[in-house]
Amino acid sequence: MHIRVINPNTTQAMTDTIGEAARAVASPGTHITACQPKSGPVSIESHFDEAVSVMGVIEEVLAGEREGTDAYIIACFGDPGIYAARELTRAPVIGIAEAAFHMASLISTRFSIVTTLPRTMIIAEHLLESYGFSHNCRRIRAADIPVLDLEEHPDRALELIIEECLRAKREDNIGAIVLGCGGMADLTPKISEAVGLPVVEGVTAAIKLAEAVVGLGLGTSKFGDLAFPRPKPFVGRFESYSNL
Ligand SMILES: NC(=O)NC1=NC(=O)NC1=O
Repeated sequence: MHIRVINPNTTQAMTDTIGEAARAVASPGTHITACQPKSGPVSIESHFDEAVSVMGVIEEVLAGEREGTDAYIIACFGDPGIYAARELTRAPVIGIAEAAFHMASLISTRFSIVTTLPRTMIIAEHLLESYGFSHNCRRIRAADIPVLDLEEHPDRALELIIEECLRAKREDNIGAIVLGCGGMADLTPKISEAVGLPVVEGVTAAIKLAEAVVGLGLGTSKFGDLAFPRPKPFVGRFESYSNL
């Protein structure tokens, strides 16, 4: 099986972190390709960053289709472009937020999310609502760290994330923590040991869910709204999307 793990931002160090975490849990026989767009934001921390990153996600899915891919992971906690990506392939496309919510709901009745900057909390809130997990999440918290601090100041970032996770454990009456950033993919063991709660991380959850979906012979339904887009002309910079 070939899984294409897409880091929607353009920071190679984070793509490497994500790819390493994915390979650590992949089953024998699962080949992981970790990739990122050629253009776009170095980190995704706002609605604007996310909107721009979607074009890169689409490019990476189209590249995956040309190369042959059994499943795609969108490795940013906003799951940017997930429905557009699903329209472009018969393979499953799994976002790390959706994967983490499902996984956490299987092991706890209530979880809290610890993400990066406070301004990204609304993005997680919107996803909880759209995926139907609002009831399962007690609180969305932020460690108040820029995304790239996870690569550039990892020790301080880890310290702040653990502090916020400990506050969640004390105050939120939860059974699990969900890590709210693809860049946290390598931190699960350290956080779990420090906090003493099950820690669910979206990249690794998505890899195992992708293996399960493909293993069952399932993929993105092409009936209804996730059918391939109707062929039509695109003009200007998107002309290459004409009659896909
Ligand atoms: N909430 C987040 O930190 N989202 C993210 N921004 C990125 O660049 N990658 C993420 O996972």
